[in-house]
Amino acid sequence: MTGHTSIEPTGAGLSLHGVRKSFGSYTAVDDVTLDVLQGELLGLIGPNGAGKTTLFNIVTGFVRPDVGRVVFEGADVTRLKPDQRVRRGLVRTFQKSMVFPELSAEENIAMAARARQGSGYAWWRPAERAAEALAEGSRLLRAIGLERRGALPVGALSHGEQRMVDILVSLALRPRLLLMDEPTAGLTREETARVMDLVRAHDRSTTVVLIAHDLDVVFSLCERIAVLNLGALLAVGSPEEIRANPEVRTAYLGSHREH
Ligand SMILES: Nc1ncnc2c1ncn2[C@@H]1O[C@H](COP(=O)(O)OP(=O)(O)OP(=O)(O)O)[C@@H](O)[C@H]1O
Repeated sequence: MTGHTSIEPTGAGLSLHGVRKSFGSYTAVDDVTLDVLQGELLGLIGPNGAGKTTLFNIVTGFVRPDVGRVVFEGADVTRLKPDQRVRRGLVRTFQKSMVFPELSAEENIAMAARARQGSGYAWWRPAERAAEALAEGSRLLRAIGLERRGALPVGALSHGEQRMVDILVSLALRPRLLLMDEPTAGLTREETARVMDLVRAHDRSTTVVLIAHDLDVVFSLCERIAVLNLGALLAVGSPEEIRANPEVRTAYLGSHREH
């Protein structure tokens, strides 16, 4: 499997076409062409500094590529601002928590649910709107087993619980594409599996791209894996194909011994 595919018509939720980004003389992302299929869970791996986060920033619109195009569900979004992309359902989680620590988990999630309801909802029915948002919060908290912690300020929760609330907030936005940057750092294996099960169960049509340094997590959960090395796409394929790929082995052994 290679990423060299034309834009239309594919089942791609997200397509990157010849994307390149340099910082000064350093090319952080180098001519990346990749299709992420609608509804798939794709792992994005690569040694430190491979360009994973920069690629996410290009997809979300925080970084403008020097060359190339970003196509989201058939529409060229390369020139759209980050907030315009969020409105189309392109959502990312961050390495660092983005929730309001003084508010409860329920309130944080309900705020995200209300943001998603947007102005299309009838403005004269605020109580109904708020009730729906709170119900969504309770449902998500129950699904992850945090319902008894939902009323506490997020700042009072454990690190793992806070990470889970982060993910629930992003799910409440009902993403079409969810970019997850180290979402499970600091979680146990069991918590990680629970979180990723929920992400998949929430909406099977949501496309998910997952960056994780824990390769066991990526290899056990992802349907396909894309490997970046020195900004370039080294390989894309099933976990078995990636595991057997000698170039991938060399890239990891050469620059990142602990993986
Ligand atoms: N705004 C910037 N200005 C200058 N250099 C940058 C900038 N952003 C990223 N880089 C450089 O681009 C390269 C790729 O960084 P990036 O964070 O995308 O890699 P990564 O694969 O996410 O790494 P890690 O796994 O360590 O998070 C690095 O060498 C980094 O120093």
